[in-house]
Amino acid sequence: MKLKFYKYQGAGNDFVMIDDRENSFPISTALIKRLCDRHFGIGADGLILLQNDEEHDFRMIYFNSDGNESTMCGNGGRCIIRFAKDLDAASDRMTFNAIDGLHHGVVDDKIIRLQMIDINEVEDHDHYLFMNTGSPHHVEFVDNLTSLNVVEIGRNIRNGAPYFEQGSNVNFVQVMEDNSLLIRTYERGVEDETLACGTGITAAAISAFVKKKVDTNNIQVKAIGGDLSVNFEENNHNFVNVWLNGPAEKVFEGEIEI
Ligand SMILES: N[C@H](CCC[C@H](N)C(=O)O)C(=O)O
Repeated sequence: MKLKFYKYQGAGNDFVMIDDRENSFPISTALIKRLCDRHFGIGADGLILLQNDEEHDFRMIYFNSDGNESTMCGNGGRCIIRFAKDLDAASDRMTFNAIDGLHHGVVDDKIIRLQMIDINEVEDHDHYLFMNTGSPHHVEFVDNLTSLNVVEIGRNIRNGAPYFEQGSNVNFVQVMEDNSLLIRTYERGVEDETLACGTGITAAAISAFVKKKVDTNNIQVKAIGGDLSVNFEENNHNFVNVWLNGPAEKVFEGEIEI
């Protein structure tokens, strides 16, 4: 059976995108893992289904490259906004359902803007913060980001206390003089460092604001794969109107035997 697929990337976080409005994609962990495999398949950090939705423009279903369905993907959310527009399945402004609820999306020329969920619980521990921005995120501030062994240290944190099997994504963040952030992320379900992680970038921006390391609510964040920005409104550590903004584009499309 031939499967039509599209390949998109948002700041280097890359995804196999499937137009599944017919609801015919044969979901299986083994198939999704193979399609995401960078040697035996198409290669991606995850796979995303665009499905019909009764009330909104579409529904997003996200799977990590380990083949398992997972929680919200911020860069994947920005890629599906671009994908929906390219498919003429939505206009420049759209709403869609995802595992963490309703999202607004905006195509603003080359910049794709995704509204994230509200964040009302930020755990501020001694040497890290933890919050859920649609996916769980552990955030640490460091001053040696480029030389850090993100995979080894990130993997240990992801698997250790208090996360264990369910795990968490692990973000290392450095604050720059110009109030911008540098970030590197070990991603749960990819079980490796990715070139950008949208929900992680959101968590990093909010963490920097909570720790008063920046004095703005419109924060530039530089990931290895590209530059994004996060803006939000805050009152009493409740963060609303949270937007993740950055590039997202199609790389290629094709067919693959499954
Ligand atoms: N790996 C994450 C989901 C994807 C997050 C990332 N790709 C993003 O852009 O937010 C998890 O299982 O929690």
